[in-house]
Amino acid sequence: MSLFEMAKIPMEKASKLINLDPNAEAVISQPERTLEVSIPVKMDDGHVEVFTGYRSQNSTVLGPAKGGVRYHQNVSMDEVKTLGFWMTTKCAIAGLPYGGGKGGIIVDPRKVSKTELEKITRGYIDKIAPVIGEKKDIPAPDVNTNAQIMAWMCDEFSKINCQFAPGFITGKAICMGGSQGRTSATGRGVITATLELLKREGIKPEDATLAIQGFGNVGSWTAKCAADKGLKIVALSDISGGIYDANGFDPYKVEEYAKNNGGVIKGYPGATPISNEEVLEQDVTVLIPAALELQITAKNADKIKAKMIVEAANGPTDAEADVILEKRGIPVVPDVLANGGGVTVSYFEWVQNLYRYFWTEEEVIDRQEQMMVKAFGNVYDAAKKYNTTMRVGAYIVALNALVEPLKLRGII
Ligand SMILES: NC(=O)c1ccc[n+]([C@@H]2O[C@H](COP(=O)([O-])OP(=O)(O)OC[C@H]3O[C@@H](n4cnc5c(N)ncnc54)[C@H](O)[C@@H]3O)[C@@H](O)[C@H]2O)c1
Ligand SMILES: N[C@@H](CCC(=O)O)C(=O)O
Repeated sequence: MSLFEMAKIPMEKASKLINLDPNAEAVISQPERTLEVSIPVKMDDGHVEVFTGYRSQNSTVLGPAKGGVRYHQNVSMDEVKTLGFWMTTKCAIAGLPYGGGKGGIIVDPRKVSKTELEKITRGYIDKIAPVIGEKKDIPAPDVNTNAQIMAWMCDEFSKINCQFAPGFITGKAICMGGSQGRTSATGRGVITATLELLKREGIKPEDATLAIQGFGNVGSWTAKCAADKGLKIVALSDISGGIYDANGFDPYKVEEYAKNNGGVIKGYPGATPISNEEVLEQDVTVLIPAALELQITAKNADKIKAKMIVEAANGPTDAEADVILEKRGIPVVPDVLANGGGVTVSYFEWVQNLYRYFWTEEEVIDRQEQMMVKAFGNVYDAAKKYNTTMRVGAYIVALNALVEPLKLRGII
């Protein structure tokens, strides 16, 4: 089964529970537009390498397509289509005036120089320029992309259009028109969702322990926001492996260590080294996968000892594992809800760009929290009402938001 087919399973379950018009399901089941591009780049040694890039515009029913761009050696059209589908669902749940989309380039950024990375980035924007724009499709960061890459994209797109249009892309540095609180937004939202779940499960934050897989933008900010709220993090990991400390980590210190250690947390002083698998199997209150998709599968779902899971990454749990976790009564806050803080503050950035009027960090944090608490409540209540999981509850909320505009537009 492709990732895209697997991703649609909870939507199909939700669709049955609410007796969704089959025409709506048929429309939502396919991306509106997909694009594959070739990006020829003159490498530092003079030879030309042709990179493959994608953009999938899953839906523009609720507004322009919106979603990040991933740089990774395993990027594929299937993955980009799936991530775009999750963006449509995520934006609908968060109540944003956006559809969903996603992009990606097949490249391992660690294996190219900075000059080559800039050329690949500019080449990608040159190729997808006709289909993106602040009212068409708005890219943002994802795995292995950051504010520097957004700045190159912004600069290239501005040159192509002979005008500075910062609202065409989000996740920019503040000096490029970015928003206060965007870098930390996804992690902050993950912790808001975690606290909402702990509250409903009757667990005090000071009694909770956390294991977090991944220490990039999302994982490190999740850890820092957790520590700021008094939650104890006992296990962390990144691509180099895992670390454990029963007394809890100070993620600010771990981050400082990683900066001086080639960007990885391996070897953190005083911590017990553990494997990535062991991080997922820790006996903790909350497990937070914040790396890549398909980390919790039929192979390890039975070994999960966490009382609950909050998905910071997109698609970390596969369909078989989902069934196992449901049977075991382990609540899962799904990705399309838990990591919606990132795109929510991207939306704030876009609004600020369109108005050229900027908000304080407090305003951003306050508004993000209000929207996340509301979205969490909607999903939780839908799951309770239909006696289903929060993942299916999330799709019920999203489908309910999408069906009316589909009818009014005359699409169904
Ligand atoms: N950046 C955003 O705004 C944003 C928002 C919502 C969701 N997400 C999702 O969150 C996830 C992480 O994104 P990010 O922006 O933090 O990416 P990133 O590139 O900043 O970090 C990825 C992290 O995962 C680690 N990693 C990779 N493979 C691993 C493995 N097998 N085991 C443990 N760690 C591993 C890397 O070492 C790195 O620490 C992705 O699923 C992404 O789609 C990102
Ligand atoms: N890539 C992020 C952020 C998208 C955005 O800000 O548009 C996500 O998966 O949600």
